[in-house]
Amino acid sequence: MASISLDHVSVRFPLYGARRPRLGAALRHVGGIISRPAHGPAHVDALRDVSLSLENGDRVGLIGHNGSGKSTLLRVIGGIYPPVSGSVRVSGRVLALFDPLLGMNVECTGRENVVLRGIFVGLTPRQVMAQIDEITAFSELDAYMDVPLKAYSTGMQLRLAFAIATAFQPDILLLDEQFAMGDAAFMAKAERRLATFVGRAGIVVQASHSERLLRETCSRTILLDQGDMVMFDETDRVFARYHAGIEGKAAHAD
Ligand SMILES: Nc1ncnc2c1ncn2[C@@H]1O[C@H](COP(=O)(O)OP(=O)(O)OP(=O)(O)O)[C@@H](O)[C@H]1O
Repeated sequence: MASISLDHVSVRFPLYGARRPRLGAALRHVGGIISRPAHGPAHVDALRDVSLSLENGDRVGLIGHNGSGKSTLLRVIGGIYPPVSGSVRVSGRVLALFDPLLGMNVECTGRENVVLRGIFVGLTPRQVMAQIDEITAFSELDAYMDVPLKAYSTGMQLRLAFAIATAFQPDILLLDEQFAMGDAAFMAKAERRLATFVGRAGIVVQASHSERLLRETCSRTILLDQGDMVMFDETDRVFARYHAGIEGKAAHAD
């Protein structure tokens, strides 16, 4: 059974070398709130005191202005960013489809990268070896599997990364809309595989600026604003609030 539980989670990034802002007031809803303590570096609060609980069957969208914390929330759930306070509990095999080339080495061949990246996404060497033919076939890179990755085009690298990352059906699927997957033909094939995953995964959390996509796939949506979870409710209601403008930030999580 898949489950995700965040209890009063905050994420803060130091901003070394940041200068005094000149447009602070004008940019009110873009980006997290920047603090400049008298001692120590400036920092941005990317997530502030977020609590939520997701269970099997949940299909949850994330919306908010640029820099509101959507990618940060996905990365906290995916175990990439540790919170500065609060706790994160995730149960189930997670597939995080962002930073596709993370963990791959351009000096190594495609085949070697299957092993490297496979272990990076949590597979055992035995699982990787059992899947290598399927990964090769899905990526359609047979002739290039023994060539170093630095000789691949970006799209070829993305094909391999996607084929490895999606070699196993996840319990929890985390999607960031910036994930690119190669040329049009491969994109169509990748989207079909993703659609199967979305249908079968226990929990799906998807960040997007596309209202159409979130209305189609997510029954509930989280509205983030400057690191605050402003609202977590049915997708229709959240978009109504988003379009009406974000006034007052009393979060009412489920
Ligand atoms: N590695 C980092 N170092 C410093 N600040 C960061 C880092 N990553 C994100 N931030 C800051 O955290 C805040 C939230 O960023 P995040 O990427 O989560 O926003 P987002 O909602 O996904 O934005 P977008 O819609 O533009 O993709 C922003 O103010 C951003 O500047």
